[in-house]
Amino acid sequence: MAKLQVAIDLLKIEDAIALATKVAPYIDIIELGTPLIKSEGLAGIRKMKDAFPDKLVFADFKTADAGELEADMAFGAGADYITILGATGDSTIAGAVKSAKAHGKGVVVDTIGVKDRVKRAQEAIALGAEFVELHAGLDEQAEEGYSIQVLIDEAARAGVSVSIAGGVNLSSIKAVKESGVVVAVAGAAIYGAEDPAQAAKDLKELLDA
Ligand SMILES: O=C([C@H](O)CO)[C@H](O)[C@H](O)COP(=O)(O)O
Repeated sequence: MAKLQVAIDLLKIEDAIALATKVAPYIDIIELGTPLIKSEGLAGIRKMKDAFPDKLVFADFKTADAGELEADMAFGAGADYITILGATGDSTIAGAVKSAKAHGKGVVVDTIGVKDRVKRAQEAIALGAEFVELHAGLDEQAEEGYSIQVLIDEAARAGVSVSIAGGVNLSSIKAVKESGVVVAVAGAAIYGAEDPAQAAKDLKELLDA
């Protein structure tokens, strides 16, 4: 069964923990988004893990270099997952995988900026990533003509463990699930909802249906 990940793109850890408290019953993975990590640093990761020791905590570092060092930092602060950019070199992914193995944690490769996402996903899994995030970031989503369907189609033919991030919501999550993802990532559809707990509950029900 696919997991549900909430991507928290807020800037204060207190707000992020308050949101996570509301949605925790319906969520498997709590993501500290890149802006939140830049705002709150490693201490923010530690606070989130301390608040939710039974949840998987996902640190969206989007690391482009020094893979082993940055993975050591994230895992040392309590993260269960770190993201490494797929657009970077294999050695950065391999370094982070080395750290993940030492800590018993996982590397997720993020395909932002990658031209051939399916090919890079297959390469990243061969390098030891736990899964690959087929991802259209907030800026790409804002571009004219963007549709999550491209990620859904890629997930269906990837043949390796992938998640989808980039506009997962109540309208798209059924197709996201049917594409075979291991994780569906929802950010604005939850933190931007009038009732985040209800939104997370509805998404979880559709994912589990
Ligand atoms: O990873 C993200 C982005 O790069 C900013 O950190 C988002 O959290 C991710 O795209 C999911 O968010 P939504 O598209 O709002 O669901």
